[in-house]
Amino acid sequence: MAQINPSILSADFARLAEEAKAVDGADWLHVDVMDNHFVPNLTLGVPVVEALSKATDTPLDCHLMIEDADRWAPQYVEAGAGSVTFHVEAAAAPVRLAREIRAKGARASMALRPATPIEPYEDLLPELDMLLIMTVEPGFGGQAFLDIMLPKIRRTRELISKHGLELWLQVDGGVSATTIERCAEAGADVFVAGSAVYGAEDPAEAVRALRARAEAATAGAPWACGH
Ligand SMILES: O=C(CO)[C@H](O)[C@H](O)COP(=O)(O)O
Ligand SMILES: [Fe+2]
Repeated sequence: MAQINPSILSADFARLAEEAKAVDGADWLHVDVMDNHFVPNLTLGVPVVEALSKATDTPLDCHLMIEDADRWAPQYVEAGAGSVTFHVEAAAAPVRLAREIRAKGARASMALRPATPIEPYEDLLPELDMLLIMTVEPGFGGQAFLDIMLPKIRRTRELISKHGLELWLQVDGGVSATTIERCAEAGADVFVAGSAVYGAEDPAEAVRALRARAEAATAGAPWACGH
């Protein structure tokens, strides 16, 4: 089943608890953590994640766009995140970090910037619960979807199938009603959407519509009936 994770980067930061409730029915709430070093933007950190996890029943999918991921990622598990994604470009010891995240009780996920290939990380895939392929350069919401990432999504899905893994494949950046089908056909099964959800008049309805499109695009695909 396709999962839709609204990104609160496009929500009103002064009303985060209400904005979380506005997407009731979403699978996860995607929380973009930016440190103004790994990306040229600054958003929120551990205390806000902790407050948000108490304010909503929707599990938090924390996307850490921060340097020194090895040091900080475990703190997001302690703050209540159900899934923690670190960037491989920012982790000194990704295997150790993934194991630590899992040991602390969250799903471990690793992200790749658009210019980072998947192939060097094939052997790491069993250590992960999710792989995130960025479909924009990380740092900002509302950017145009990078079509050139579709072959990487396809190749990653092939690797997941080849190894018989349960790994979820997430895409993030520019996912909308006009791009979600291409992502789904290429093999993604978890979709982050910021502006396409929070920019809609009815965010909960936008989540349902995106999910229906993704499911229609992958009906019958062997990997699409998992979760
Ligand atoms: O990680 C991100 C940016 O770095 C965001 O999750 C992403 O951009 C979501 O926003 P939109 O759907 O509007 O592109
Ligand atoms: Fe994100």
